[in-house]
Amino acid sequence: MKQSVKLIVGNWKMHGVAADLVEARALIESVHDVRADCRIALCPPATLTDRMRQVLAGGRIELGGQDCHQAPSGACTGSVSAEMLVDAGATLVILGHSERRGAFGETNEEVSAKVEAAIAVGLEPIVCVGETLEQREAGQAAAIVSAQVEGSLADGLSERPFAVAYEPVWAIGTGLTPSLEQIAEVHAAVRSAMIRRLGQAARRAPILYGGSVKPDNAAEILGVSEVGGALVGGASLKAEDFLKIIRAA
Ligand SMILES: O=C(CO)COP(=O)(O)O
Repeated sequence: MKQSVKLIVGNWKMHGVAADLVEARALIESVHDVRADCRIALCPPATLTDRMRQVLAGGRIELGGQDCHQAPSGACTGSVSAEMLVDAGATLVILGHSERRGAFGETNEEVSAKVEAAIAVGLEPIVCVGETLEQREAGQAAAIVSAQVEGSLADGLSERPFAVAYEPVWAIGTGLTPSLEQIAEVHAAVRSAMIRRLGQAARRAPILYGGSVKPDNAAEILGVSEVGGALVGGASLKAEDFLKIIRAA
């Protein structure tokens, strides 16, 4: 089954204070005339989630978190639970981003546990995978990414909405992107791994591409087979740029 409705997600990462909500407001005002068959979400830092909920209220832009802890509550200083994200208004959550796998040593097992925690409270997980430049140069991109998919997805996903995001580590924030053929090849491998892990139910989940998606490359990337949307970092911080990417969908 072909995924027709694209999902365009903005990951603000550790950018944004209350004053930056003006960008979210600008985006809301301009998305009214964008064709309806595309989903749009913004994932601000946790401190802005509740305030962004108020800004987005009643509109078509969905709200997500950037991570959650795998435990429902407890002695976990500095962490945010899945339930807390829901409480603040989120309906989605990015999990296993390479910046967390890298800087915080998150393993596939931990990501899978976070996925379970997220779906337990009704959050839609966006599970990130991606190879390093070294792994790509060694010809291991598809194998690495497939193993991450199989290790990070959780059983419960076969009955829940979710997405996988393919983000080559070397393409994040660098202005570099894989060729369209390389994107198609890895997305096909991701789809196969999803089906191996979860069965045919995994056919309906979109596979997003992320890593230096910009207004000038979004249309061609979103046109690649099995690219069901985009996970956008830097270009989601400016309403004008993010809107251009949304229009490309
Ligand atoms: O990591 C990303 C989104 O999660 C991609 O970031 P950039 O779009 O800034 O490369």
